[in-house]
Amino acid sequence: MTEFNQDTHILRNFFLHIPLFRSLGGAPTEMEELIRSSEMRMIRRGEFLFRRGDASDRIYIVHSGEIGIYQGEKLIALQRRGSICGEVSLLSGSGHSSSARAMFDCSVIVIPGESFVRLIESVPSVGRELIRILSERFRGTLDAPADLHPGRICSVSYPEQEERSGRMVFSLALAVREEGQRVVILTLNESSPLIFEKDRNLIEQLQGPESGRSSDLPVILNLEPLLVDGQEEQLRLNLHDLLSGLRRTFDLVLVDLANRPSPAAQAMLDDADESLVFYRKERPAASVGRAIRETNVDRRQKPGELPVFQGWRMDPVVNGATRRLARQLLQSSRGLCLGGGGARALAHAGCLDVFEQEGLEFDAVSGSSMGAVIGALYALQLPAKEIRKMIGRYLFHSDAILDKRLPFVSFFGGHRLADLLRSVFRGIRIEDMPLPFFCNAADLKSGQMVMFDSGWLDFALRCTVSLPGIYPPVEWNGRTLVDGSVMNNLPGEILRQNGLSHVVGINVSPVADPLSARTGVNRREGLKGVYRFVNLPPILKIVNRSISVANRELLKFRLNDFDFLLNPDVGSFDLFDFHRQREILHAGYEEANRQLNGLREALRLPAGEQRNGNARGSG
Ligand SMILES: Nc1ncnc2c1ncn2[C@@H]1O[C@@H]2COP(=O)(O)O[C@H]2[C@H]1O
Repeated sequence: MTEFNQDTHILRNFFLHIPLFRSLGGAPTEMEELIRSSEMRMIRRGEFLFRRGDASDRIYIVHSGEIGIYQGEKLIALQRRGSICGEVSLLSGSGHSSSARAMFDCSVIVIPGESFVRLIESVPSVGRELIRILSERFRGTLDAPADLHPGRICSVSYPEQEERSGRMVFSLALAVREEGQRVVILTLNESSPLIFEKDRNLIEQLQGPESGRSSDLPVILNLEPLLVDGQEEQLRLNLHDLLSGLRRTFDLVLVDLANRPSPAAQAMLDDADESLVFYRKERPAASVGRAIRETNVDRRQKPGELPVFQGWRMDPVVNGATRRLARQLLQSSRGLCLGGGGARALAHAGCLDVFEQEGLEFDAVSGSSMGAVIGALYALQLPAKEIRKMIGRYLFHSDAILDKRLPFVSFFGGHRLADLLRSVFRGIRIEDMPLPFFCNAADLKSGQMVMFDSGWLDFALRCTVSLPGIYPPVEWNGRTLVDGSVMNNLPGEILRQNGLSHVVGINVSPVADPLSARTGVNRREGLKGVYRFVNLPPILKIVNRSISVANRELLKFRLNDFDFLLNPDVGSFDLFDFHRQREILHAGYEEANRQLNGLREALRLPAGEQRNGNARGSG
């Protein structure tokens, strides 16, 4: 957690605009005291604000970003701008009832418990508002499940280009409709092309030549003419009711905010579950909500060059990034976790092929060992065919990655593998990848798992593939890192922790192996057997077998991390069967085809939905 200087002006402005402290506008002394005792803090994505059971002497108010409230690994609530957090522990004198963790980079305001309690005692309206908030939360836990999932409200702004904000909102709305959800656009943006008479044909343009049936259009409510000077306060009061009503009818309410501050815009921000701020050049300062950088990735790539993306690419036409963002807003995002297994991990590529044919997209990827290498290619949004080509050409070429050496530390030197990973993934940082990506390693010194979610991709992959005994460990920052599969070969929980609603895993470790594996040389194979003995001596088979058996048993404890698990039939292949690419790929292909209906059901997709000519390329 890093601190930055508090800014009195920002704090005062913020407090005046959140329901809990709004009434302090009429109590200047208490407001000053509150500002004096408050402190603003930044929390990095994934960092814990506090953990369940911790004692507390303070409360937190979310200033920007999103804090996830967790019971164990289950995400039970999201706290957004203006939400109070940690009050149960303070007021009841017990430990925190849940853990709180940053879903994105966040800023929170920390208020010492003593000051907060003093404030409640001296300003009754703050106490009343607190009771209302707590009652609403309590009510939320009592309501029928259907009522627990009302539509969500999302505000969008693009301070650098107001006109573009209208286009963003429109393409997001189209993506939401593609997901089969109901959406309405409210616009306060006078520059929005959606509300210009002269741009009547814009909608057809935006949708592209093939679509454009007017019945497919999202509902657009233009509130801009109501922003008459002097009547904004009245509008603010009415907007709250309007939004509550729309929430019940639509799955998503998208609000295009004008950039000029107005009470109406503020009312929208107060009610929004999520606020997106797009930018191209400068990350908005004192950001209200989640900043998303728009980049242009149309740049032609040279042959063999991997695309490097640095943010969302948003077009009026719905593309992959828009769909992913829409799924995040709808809380229906999907994560894919690819397990390790040496050559067996090729089966992942077969599954990816089927997913692509079926138009099934994932929004984030995690992986271990070779599963992470294939996952990285997917997270870079390479088409399945390209992934297969790269695997065939370099990544799974045993000569290229199995450089023998005197086996003191490990059987293979790992230099060729490191060079290869560097040449393929050079210059790519994990945080710049188009899909969020995670891969793990195990630190032999501390016995803890290390999860890479930022930094150089080739380095993270080099760590995650360093199977003990096969490749040397990587010494880094006082740690000794080996293949993450030693601790968790299918790291799906990290996807849930990062807010992905559905998690699908592909396990390529044999789940059952009735045949006992041979670990020595088969004399009947004669000369061929001797050749294999020299090339793949029993030590490798023993390591291979031990890892497979350990992974099989560890997986039994991990099943709850997944909504759906695919298990390609790869029991008859070993870690080094790189020469059997075709058969292994086929096993993945078969399994994905076999499980399609179940997978669709787990992801709550209509059966065969995207087969009807709506196959999507990666985007
Ligand atoms: N269902 C919920 N909805 C919103 N916030 C919650 C919910 N449950 C717990 N919290 C918050 O999570 C915090 C966990 O620590 P506390 O128990 O101190 O206070 C809790 C509340 O601030």
